[in-house]
Amino acid sequence: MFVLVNLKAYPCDGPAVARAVREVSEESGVRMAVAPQAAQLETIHDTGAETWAQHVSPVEQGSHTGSTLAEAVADAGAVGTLINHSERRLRLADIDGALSAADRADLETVVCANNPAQVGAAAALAPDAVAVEPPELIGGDVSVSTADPGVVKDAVDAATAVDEDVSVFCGAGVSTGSDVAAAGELGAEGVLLASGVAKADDPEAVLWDLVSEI
Ligand SMILES: O=C(CO)COP(=O)(O)O
Repeated sequence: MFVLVNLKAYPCDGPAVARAVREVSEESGVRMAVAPQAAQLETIHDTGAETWAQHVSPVEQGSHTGSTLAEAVADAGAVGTLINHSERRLRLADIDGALSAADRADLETVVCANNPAQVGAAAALAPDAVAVEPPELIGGDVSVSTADPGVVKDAVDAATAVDEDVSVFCGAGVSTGSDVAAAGELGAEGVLLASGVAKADDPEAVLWDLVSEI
């Protein structure tokens, strides 16, 4: 199971969360990573935590002001990137372009999708993983693996039907160890979460709970 903590644009102490992620990951043996704001990638990488980008632009080096260049993200220490997050949607051609950019920079890729049909379409572009995140459950208190287990199962089926090598993650409302365990039972190989950690009074305690049933 892979636990990927997306800090979005929350006003949290990113380096403190990253240090806790590194410690919990090292001590539990569970793979965990942090996806901070692009401007914080190097700072987060310096904590020793596995570091991911929240987005890369579908561009090559050149005249692209305001872009998030995959090579720059990798130079800052990221080893992977989200693409097409629900809060950073891309057109199909741009998802494909962002995947090419990530490949060029040797970044692992997770393409996000709203539902199983989009998961199937995303899997056809051959990312390393797809993540199903129903937008209506994002930021809520009830985990996708509890509120809508069928969507996770259907996402696994949809991805497998297209490409068995594409892993399936799920996210939205995940905040406890039993949410993570339920996701695993449904066939997910990773979870994406944000508010459960970024808005917690004690992020480290939440991180320990997240890995408690793996
Ligand atoms: O969008 C998400 C992770 O990328 C999920 O967010 P929440 O964990 O806040 O529901």
